[in-house]
Formats: sequence, C-alpha cells, structure tokens
Amino acid sequence: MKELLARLSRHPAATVRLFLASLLVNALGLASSLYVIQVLNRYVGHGVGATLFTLTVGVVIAVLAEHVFRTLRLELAAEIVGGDDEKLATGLFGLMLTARPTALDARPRGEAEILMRGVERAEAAFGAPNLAALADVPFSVFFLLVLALLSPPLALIASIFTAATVASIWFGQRRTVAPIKAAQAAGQAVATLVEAAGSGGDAIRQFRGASLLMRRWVQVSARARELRGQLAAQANGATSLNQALQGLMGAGIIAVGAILVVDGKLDVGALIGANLIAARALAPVVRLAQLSPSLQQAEGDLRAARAFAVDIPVEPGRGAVLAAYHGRLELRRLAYAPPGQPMPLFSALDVVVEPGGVLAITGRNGSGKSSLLRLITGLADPDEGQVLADGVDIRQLDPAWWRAQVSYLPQEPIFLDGSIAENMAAVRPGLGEAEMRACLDKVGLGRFVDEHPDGLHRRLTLGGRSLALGQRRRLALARALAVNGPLVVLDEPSEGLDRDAVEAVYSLLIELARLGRTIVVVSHDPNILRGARQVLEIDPSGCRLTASEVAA
Ligand SMILES: Nc1ncnc2c1ncn2[C@@H]1O[C@H](COP(=O)(O)OP(=O)(O)OP(=O)(O)O)[C@@H](O)[C@H]1O
Repeated sequence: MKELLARLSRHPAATVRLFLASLLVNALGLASSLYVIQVLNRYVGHGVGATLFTLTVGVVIAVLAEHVFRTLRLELAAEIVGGDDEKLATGLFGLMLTARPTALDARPRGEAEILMRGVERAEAAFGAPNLAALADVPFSVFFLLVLALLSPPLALIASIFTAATVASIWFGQRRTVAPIKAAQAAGQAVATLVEAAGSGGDAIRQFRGASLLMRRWVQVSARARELRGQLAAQANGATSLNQALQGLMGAGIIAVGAILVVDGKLDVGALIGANLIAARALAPVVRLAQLSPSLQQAEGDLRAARAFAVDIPVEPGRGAVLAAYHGRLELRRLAYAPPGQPMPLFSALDVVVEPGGVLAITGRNGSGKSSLLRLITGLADPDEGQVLADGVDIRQLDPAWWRAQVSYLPQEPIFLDGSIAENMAAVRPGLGEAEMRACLDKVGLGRFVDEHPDGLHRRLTLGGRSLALGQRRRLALARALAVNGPLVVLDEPSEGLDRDAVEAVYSLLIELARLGRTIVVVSHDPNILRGARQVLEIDPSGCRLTASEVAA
C-alpha cells in the first residue's frame, strides 16, 4: 500500500484528476440502483409508460457516461504509472554494466535476472487497470453514505461487512510478510542452481555433477513449491472469506430489510436498491483484497530491486583525463585481499615502471598475479595503497579514458556476443577494417578470419567459448592491440598457444617494447622473463622485485 501511495504522491495533478474521474464514475454508477428503486416504486406502482421511458433513457445516458469516464480514468492511471518501473528496470540493467566487477562477483548468481523479473511483475501489479480499479476504494464510503440516507440500519450492516473485509486484508498482509520473503529467497536459490546447470556444460556430465545438482534441485525446488503453495492457500482462504462476507452481507440486508418492509419502514424498491448499493460499496474493497497478495509481492520485489541498486557500488562515470599519458606506472604501498578472503594476497607492494619499461610478474598459482593486473586496469580497487599513472591515482581518472590507455589481455578472455569487428570496434570506436586486419595479422589470425565466409563479421557466441582456446587467446591479443594504449598489460600471453603463435607473441612483445610501450606481463615463460627489465615475484610472505640488465 505504501508503494501505491508513493506512486500517487509523485504525480499529484494526475492523482487529483484520477479521483475526480472516479467520483464521476461512482456517482453515475449510482444511477442503475436508483433506476431499480424508481421503476419498482413509480412504474410498477402506477403503470405510467412515460415514466418508464424517461427513467430508462436517463439510466442509459448515465451508464454510457460512466463508461466514458471509466475509459478516461484508465488513461489517467496510465499517466501515473507510466515510466517508473521501466526506469528502474533500465537502471538495473545499467547497473549490471557499470557496477564494480568485484561487487557483482560477491553477489549470488542470477540475482539481477530475478530482480528484473520482479520489477516486471511489479509493473503489472501496479499497472493502470489495477490502479484505476483501486481508485474506487475511497468511494465505498460514498455508497455507504447514500445507503444511510435510504436506510440507516442497512447502512450499518453494510459498514460492518466492509470494515470486516478491510480487517481481513490487513491481517492477511501481516500473515504473508514472512512467507513472501522466504519465497523470494527460495526463488533466488532456484535461479542460482539453474544458472549453475546452464553453465556447467561438460563438467556436469563428465565429472558426474548431475546427481549432486539434482539432489540440490529437489531440495530448493521443494522449498520454493512449498512456499508458493502456502501463499496460494492463504490467497484462496482470503478469497473464500471475502466471498462468505459478501454472501452474509446480502443475507443480512435482505433479512433486516424484509423486517423493515413488513413494519412499513421501507418499501420493496428501496430494499432491492439498497442491496445493490451495498454490493457496490463492498465491491472495491473486495477487489483490493483480491489484488492485495500481488501488490504485496510487488512491493517486496521493488524493495529488493532498490536495495540492490543502493548496495552495489558503481564505477565513477567521470574523472580526470590527462592531456597525454606517457606510460609511467607506479604501484605504491599496494595491498589487496580478494572479496571474502581475510588475508591479503600482497601488501606494501612498491614497484615503479618507467615509460617504455618491461615488468614481468611471476609467482605460484593463486598468488595474486591476475588480481594485480585487475588493480592496474582499475577493474578492482586496492584495499590499501595506490596505482599511479604518470603520478596520478587511477581512481581519480575517468575509467573509460584509463581503459583506452591500456591494451589488456585477460587470462580468461571473454567476448561480447557480436561479430569480431564489433568486438574490436568496441575497444576503439572508429577503428577501421584495415587496422583490425593488421592487428589480427600480427597474432597470426588473418587466415582464420579470411577463411570464414563472414570474415570480420563472423559472429562470436557463448562469449567466444565457441572458438578453440588458442584462437580465443590470440583474438583477445588482437583486441588488446586494437586499443593501441601506451600501457600493455598481458596475462600469460604465451599460455595455451602453438609454437608459431608463441613465436608471434615474442616478436610482438619485442615490437611493443621498441615502440616504447610500457609492458606489464604475467608469465612463467623463461623467454619472456629473460626479456624483462624487472621481474616481480608475488609471494604472500613478501614480494621480490629483481632488476635485470637485459633489454627487451
Ligand atoms: N573475484 C574474486 N572473488 C573472490 N576471490 C578471488 C577473486 N579473484 C581472485 N580471487 C582469489 O584470489 C586468489 C588469487 O587469484 P589470482 O587469479 O589473482 O591468482 P594468480 O596468481 O593469477 O593464479 P594463476 O597462476 O593460477 O593464474 C585466488 O585464491 C582466487 O581464488
């Protein structure tokens, strides 16, 4: 209900118009009840045809006018609801694209998709038809007042049943708070498992993960089904209670009304009209009761989506842009522990790489080499210390500008679902096909591209995993070259490549060094380590930096 009121308060002018339209709809809606009373009392009593004709023309006009105002009211409701949820959904998607990657890593898999679906559900629950219907709720009082003018005792009965229905909504909402939260958590567990099953591929089959995942599935889906069942049972119980209240109210009004008729305090026409008016007073409240579970669920969905939006840190959209980056890189007192790990991978790390210098990084598996490269590219933030580019902390730089200075080859290259050309143009907008081909030739992929009928427009699917690993790594190297940044950051560039490709990587490194690029390369390859002017060995007990006299 809070969400509904918040939405209305955001559009005060449209809300006033919506309630004015509702006032007219409800006032005109009274016409059919009054028509019944008048026909029974005046026409049936005296049999004057002209009276019946006049009353019928009047009610037809009123019913048509009511229809017009209902349509108008729907448009006003659409004005109020339009855009809010769409903005939230777009904002969530934007957040996925701009959030700090390490912050997303720490969240459950599939969470964003669940939240998006929740926003879609909320869009339907708080949609214009429901809002228009709910705008009738305050007019229950209007019908009860009209009923009081006809017969105070009957109005009292209708008021009691209307109040009882409102109370049932209130209690119902309190009872479903906990199951709705639990159902959302169970839905998240199901989504995480579905994601794991979808991305598990060969591993699930070959390493017999199916039975483990199936066991988990049985558990989480049973819990989700149980909670859904509990919520459905509560909703059915509430519907049934409301139907019973409606039936009891009708019976009560007819019984008490009949006594009043026999006592001569009410005529039959008024009794039938009163019954219709009482039903009309109760109807919007019953509609609210029917919508209440989905509105409550939608409120929970929106709360979760907004909490996600608030919790997730995003990369700054702006920052300083240097007139030119000369390639000097400094790691100053750097310390970093990956998300969820208490011990830092390294601390107090000091390294300076002068423009055109070559730093090789080595160390045991899991020592933090790739993590260090992510700190340099700005994909992760250090816990302590700074990464400085030409003396400026990279956190002060515009992330997009900084990335345009860094030719980065990640260890696990991933591509966008799009063509090779689209992937290469994404890193350097305006890159021509000739330059793309030159980069591909340098990594020995020219023939690979030419042999395919779509050439540069060959589509990459599954994030590039449809390519052989060696091809994927070479293509990722070509993409890094396309950036043409003063700083080259390569994670195991010769890993998983055939002999020709390894030779191509060596030549490329030599060429980049001759061009004066600053190179930071993670490698275990002795040839690459020999060619570096500085070698940094990462070790939790203390990193060692050795300088060599060998020029690349
Ligand atoms: N996003 C992350 N969330 C949680 N832990 C992470 C994350 N990234 C890395 N780690 C952890 O940090 C540690 C170092 O990982 P990293 O990939 O940097 O090591 P590495 O030295 O490059 O290893 P390798 O030689 O195997 O490539 C590992 O224990 C890894 O599990």
